[in-house]
Amino acid sequence: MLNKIIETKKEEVAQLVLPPKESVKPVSFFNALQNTKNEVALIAEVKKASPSKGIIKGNFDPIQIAKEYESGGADAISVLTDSRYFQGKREYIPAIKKAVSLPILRKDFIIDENQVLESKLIGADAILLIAEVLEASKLYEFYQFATELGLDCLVEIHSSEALEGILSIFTPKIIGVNNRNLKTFEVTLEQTETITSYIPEESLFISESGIFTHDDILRVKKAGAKAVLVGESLMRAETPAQGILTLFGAGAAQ
Ligand SMILES: O=C(O)c1ccccc1NCC(=O)[C@H](O)[C@H](O)COP(=O)(O)O
Repeated sequence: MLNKIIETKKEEVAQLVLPPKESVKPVSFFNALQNTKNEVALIAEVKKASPSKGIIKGNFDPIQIAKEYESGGADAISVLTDSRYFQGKREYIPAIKKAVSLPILRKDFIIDENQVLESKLIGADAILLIAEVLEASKLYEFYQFATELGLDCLVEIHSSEALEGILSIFTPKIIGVNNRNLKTFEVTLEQTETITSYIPEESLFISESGIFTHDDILRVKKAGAKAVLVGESLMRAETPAQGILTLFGAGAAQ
């Protein structure tokens, strides 16, 4: 599936037309996570559908969801912009950015420098760079370019080997371990527990995917995660704010 997603992405990138620059105020994604009042920082994802689950949220209003994430105590918002496999839109980013004051992570499959620039133009505060999709040297190139543009990068890894390749070149400020295997879709929090010992002390460590309960939060926190990235469980909750309450209990910072 990952190969299929990347093939589609190459076709899209070949036709990419850069949009005009949105006039929105940048907000530091890194600082928002560092300064959380939650047990661990929460990046709440706006996610309509996924290749592994199909449609997750039928009645989908991305702006309303983002506003409820903000009032429910999220520290940052992740917005899926891939249209073919996640039914996302790049237009969601400026629209959400204007409706909330939280930093926005653009979640997509970045394979080309123009997508980095596009992310800045549409008003994202951070982008995702996936080690399984990019050679370590290419990832570093995009990381540097994004940093020059004032974007934070969430460097996502799925194995200690990929992380070692990256660390031989540079130390990312933010590292995410995705608990979902992007090829088989198998999800296990053991991923976070296994890879934690390879994460440098100075990097902010995020556990991504498959987080459904307060026990899950406690489990990844115990493994060293300082933040979590959560999509499906929040999207399936009665309301997004209710979903945050379920994850954090009464301790959610509202
Ligand atoms: O979600 C998927 O099915 C998926 C499949 C292939 C590549 C990426 C995929 N998801 C992207 C993500 O990383 C998640 O949306 C994010 O971490 C939240 O995960 P979850 O809380 O499990 O919805």
